[in-house]
Amino acid sequence: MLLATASEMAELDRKTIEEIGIPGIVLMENAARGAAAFFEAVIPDLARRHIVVLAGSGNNAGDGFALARIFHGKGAPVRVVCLRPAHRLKGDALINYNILHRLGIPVYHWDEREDFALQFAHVQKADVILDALLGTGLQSEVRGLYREVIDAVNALGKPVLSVDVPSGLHAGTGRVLGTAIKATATATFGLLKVGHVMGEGPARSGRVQVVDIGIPPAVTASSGIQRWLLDRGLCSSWISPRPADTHKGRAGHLCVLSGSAGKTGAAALVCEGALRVGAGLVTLFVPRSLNPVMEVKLTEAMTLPVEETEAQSVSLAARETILEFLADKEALAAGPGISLHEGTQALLKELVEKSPVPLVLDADALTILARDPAPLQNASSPVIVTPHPGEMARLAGLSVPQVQKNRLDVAAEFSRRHNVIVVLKGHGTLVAAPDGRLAVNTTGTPAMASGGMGDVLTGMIAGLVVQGLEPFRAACLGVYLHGLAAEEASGNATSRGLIATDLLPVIPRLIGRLETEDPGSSHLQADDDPHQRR
Ligand SMILES: NC(=O)C1=CN([C@@H]2O[C@H](COP(=O)(O)OP(=O)(O)OC[C@H]3O[C@@H](n4cnc5c(N)ncnc54)[C@H](O)[C@@H]3O)[C@@H](O)[C@H]2O)[C@H](O)CC1
Ligand SMILES: [K+]
Repeated sequence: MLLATASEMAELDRKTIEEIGIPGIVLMENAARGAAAFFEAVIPDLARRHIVVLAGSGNNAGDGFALARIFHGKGAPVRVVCLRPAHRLKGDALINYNILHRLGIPVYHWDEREDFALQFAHVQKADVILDALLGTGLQSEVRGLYREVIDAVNALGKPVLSVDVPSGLHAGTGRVLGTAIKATATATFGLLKVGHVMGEGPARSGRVQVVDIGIPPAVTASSGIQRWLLDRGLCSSWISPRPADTHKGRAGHLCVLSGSAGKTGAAALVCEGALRVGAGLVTLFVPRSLNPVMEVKLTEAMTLPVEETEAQSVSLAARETILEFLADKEALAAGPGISLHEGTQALLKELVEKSPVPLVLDADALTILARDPAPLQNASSPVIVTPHPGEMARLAGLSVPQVQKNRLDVAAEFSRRHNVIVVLKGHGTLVAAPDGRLAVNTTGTPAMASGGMGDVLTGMIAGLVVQGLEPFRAACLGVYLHGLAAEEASGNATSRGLIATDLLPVIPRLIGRLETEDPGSSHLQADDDPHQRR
């Protein structure tokens, strides 16, 4: 499902109105009718409740006025409280406002000189509040009366239904500008907005439904928006069942550079993650003295013992062997548990520059590249990096809060600048490609906060790359399946005690289901918390 910013959505509205000729008032009516149907599904006896519509002065208020008319028509006691004087209304919002008067629907204009408590009494009397204060037109911090009203509404604890976006939530980022409505549910128009799925958006928006307001699909298709919510429909469209006559030689051969003394588990998890998504063959480069350990630990993956440092990590002296071996393989996953030994650092940097096959880099590899990112620029093959926020901060020269506040921009900017695909892990993992493509993941659980989870992900992504999946899609699908496997393995209930190896046996079943699914069938299951939707 596509994700839009406020300005992209405004541009789609403009094209539909000006170039296609569908009047704005028609879009507004479609928006209000779609929202009304969704709100009635959220609160079944809504048309029998006392409803207050809180309105501002823009088209978001216009949607709210139309909703007031619709619920009045269904017999609901409706009143409208408008925080701006009537002379500030214009266009389609004014048309809908004037209709309210002709139908005798009470409209109160909030007079700032009057007592707050007196005016708020109208809101307090309601069973349900419809929030049509601010939509995609939000421009600055919410202050003054708007702020007071929003805070007072949140304190009431009554059901709040938001029109398009919870007022105060920035549609392009999911940031709260000063304050924002905490909605029970939100009906949004045309496309889902970035703000519904990023930052504080999921917590503020409640259940989200995308309402079709009549923007022609061709207009959306020509928008050039390259940002997606990684949902089931999208992921299943990227993967299909293998032909019956497939053999392991056609399913790709992954090489893995992982592990050192004390970190052999990381190497095993990378290898097994790759095998579980269907990599045909996996070979692990292993420090010579650790080979006996890895031979016991790994059954299906092969090992290639190579030169080691005195710290039992792979050394620079192994470079010829490794580069030669890589020549006819499909990808290299490198980093987890390789150590920060000088010799290993030198090897890693050389492999990043010279690898003849795509690379998936994680953990120690990212620490090494944060100290010296030049090899990324000089890489001769596509690179995927999979940092957690701490690693992203080091790579980008920022603090962790700076990364977390700005996840989308930081990932996109690093991707573009260093020409690498970035998988920024954390709640709502992001995948950014240098050409501007960006995806936000929907799967995962807090139970994933345990050692080794990232190693499995590295293996899964690399294992998809060797099977020929384009690197951005491989990263997206790996992230999606990884989160789904964790949900499945933790039974969706427990929030602790899940370990990385628990994910492995459930992966094949999940892929099997995804492969055989009709992508069209689940595209529009869009009426829930975006982070709960698959
Ligand atoms: N025909 C269409 O274009 C459709 C639009 N729809 C709805 O319209 C809103 C977007 O409307 P817009 O008029 O651009 O903006 P808003 O109503 O969200 O608000 C603008 C209004 O608010 C003032 N303002 C901005 N920031 C603040 C602030 N921090 N504090 C107070 N006031 C602020 C600003 O000056 C304007 O006066 C969209 O969300 C949809 O709900 C429908 O989709 C139908 C098609
Ligand atoms: K709103």
